[in-house]
Amino acid sequence: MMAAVSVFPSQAELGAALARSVAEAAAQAVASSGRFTLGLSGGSLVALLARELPPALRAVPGAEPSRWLLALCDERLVPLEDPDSTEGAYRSQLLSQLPPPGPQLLGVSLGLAPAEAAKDYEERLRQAFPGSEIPQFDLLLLGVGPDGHTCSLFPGHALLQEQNSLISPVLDSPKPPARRVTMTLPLINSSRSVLIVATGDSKAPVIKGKLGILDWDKLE
Ligand SMILES: O=C1O[C@H](COP(=O)(O)O)[C@@H](O)[C@H](O)[C@H]1O
Repeated sequence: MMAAVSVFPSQAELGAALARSVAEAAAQAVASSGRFTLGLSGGSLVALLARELPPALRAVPGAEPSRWLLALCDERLVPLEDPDSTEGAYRSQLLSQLPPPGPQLLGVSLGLAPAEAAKDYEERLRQAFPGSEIPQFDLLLLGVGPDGHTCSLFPGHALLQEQNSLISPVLDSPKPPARRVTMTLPLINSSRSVLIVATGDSKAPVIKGKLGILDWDKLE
């Protein structure tokens, strides 16, 4: 697997480059397979995409959001109207800006206990990728918390060892809300590509530590 790191002088520049990469990946996937499958994280990524993606979609021919299948890399088990709901945030901030019919969004069923919600979400994800043993997303957009968590996989948590489930319940997220569901590493690692997005000073130490970067300023 190839990995590359890009550092941007500002959040605006990072956002524009990220949106352009997503739109180009979409155009390529739609041209080759007729659809684009994209996994979305929540948190600060929502506002970034809501600001930058609509103009990028207008600039890239063939990106066709109506051919997108969106899924959530993790979700907090709160009502859609709650400010912590990732699906609610994407619906109100991003999807509301896209012309109908817009992308299909596979969200987590609310009103179920976490274990049932995870099982149900995994089943619906598998159905959306018929014929694949493990769903293979074209692209996952992963955020990172200052503690190094991504999706709802927290450093040192037993879920990092999960080998069987593609989606797992979380009952003890150290970052509220505690009850969530999350993609696990087997699903994340099956994706065709992953973009890990981190902005802000609070995340610099964990990113530098994980990448083993000694001279941050020389990073291209
Ligand atoms: O709780 C979560 O946190 C991470 C990071 O969020 P950010 O606001 O620091 O960008 C996010 O990627 C994840 O989806 C979310 O549930």
